Amino acid sequence: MAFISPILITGAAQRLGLAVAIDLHKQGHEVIVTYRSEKPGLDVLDNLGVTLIHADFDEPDGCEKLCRRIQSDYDALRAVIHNASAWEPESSELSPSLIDRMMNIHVKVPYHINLALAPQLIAHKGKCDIIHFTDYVAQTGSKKHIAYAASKAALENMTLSFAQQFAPEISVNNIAPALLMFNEDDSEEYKEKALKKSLLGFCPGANEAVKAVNYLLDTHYMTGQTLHLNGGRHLK
Ligand SMILES: NC(=O)C1=CN([C@@H]2O[C@H](COP(=O)(O)OP(=O)(O)OC[C@H]3O[C@@H](n4cnc5c(N)ncnc54)[C@H](OP(=O)(O)O)[C@@H]3O)[C@@H](O)[C@H]2O)C=CC1
Ligand SMILES: Nc1nc2c(c(=O)[nH]1)N=C([C@H](O)[C@@H](O)CO)CN2
Repeated sequence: MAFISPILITGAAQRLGLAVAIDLHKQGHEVIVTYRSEKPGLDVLDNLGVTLIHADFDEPDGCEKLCRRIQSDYDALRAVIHNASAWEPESSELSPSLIDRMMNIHVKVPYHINLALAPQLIAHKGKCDIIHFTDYVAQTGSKKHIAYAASKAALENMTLSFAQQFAPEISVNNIAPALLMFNEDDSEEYKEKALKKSLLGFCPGANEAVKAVNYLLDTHYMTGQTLHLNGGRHLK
């Protein structure tokens, strides 16, 4: 079944975003993916016919250029999924730019995209969604990822504000994962320690994020809410 308006996913050249983009395409959605650096997943998306737009949100005008491109090329959008993210710990140098980079990618970029593209979402004239990928640590903090956690908490708060601002036309919700996918450089010691943090004790993979996105795109009675994908970590 072909859908009318495309779905925009930021930072979807790999991992969770890539899995979501492929699934939505397979369902018949037109999908627009932003990417920063070249990844093998881009070839997969290109072969499927997914629209690929380069966007480096660390560039001063990266977000504005993306918004202008979408505004000029698309009359309507079915959904915007804010997936792009950088998971960076505080380092011994205590780089002052870390907090700026975290707030930029996790707060300023979603903020500006939501305000700029709300007219396209409303023009869809049907069920339309904004989905923010936040994180379990938005509620708990993280002693090793202070700036990251603070920026994800701000993103969760923006969900509440945008849900109020855009209702009833646009639904705005969070997906708050804890461990869904390991990174390639994760040691066995790290993996063992990370798995023990949740009640369910395993690393489920990207499909949990795919299912959560599909639920939010499908429900007609949820906004300003958070889907927690944490294996019971909050009860450990
Ligand atoms: N994976 C997990 O277990 C968990 C994930 N989450 C959240 O889920 C979402 C997806 O996670 P995951 O797939 O692991 O994400 P990744 O760490 O793979 O990041 C997704 C993409 O974001 C892009 N990105 C980062 N910074 C910028 C920037 N300044 N401009 C443009 N693009 C940028 C990266 O591009 P590049 O490759 O060029 O750097 C990357 O491809 C994220 O929001 C994450 O915080 C939360 C908790 C757990
Ligand atoms: N942008 C990213 N954010 C996060 C990642 C990641 O790989 N990229 N990974 C995690 C961890 O899985 C963490 O949840 C394990 O406790 C968190 N955020």
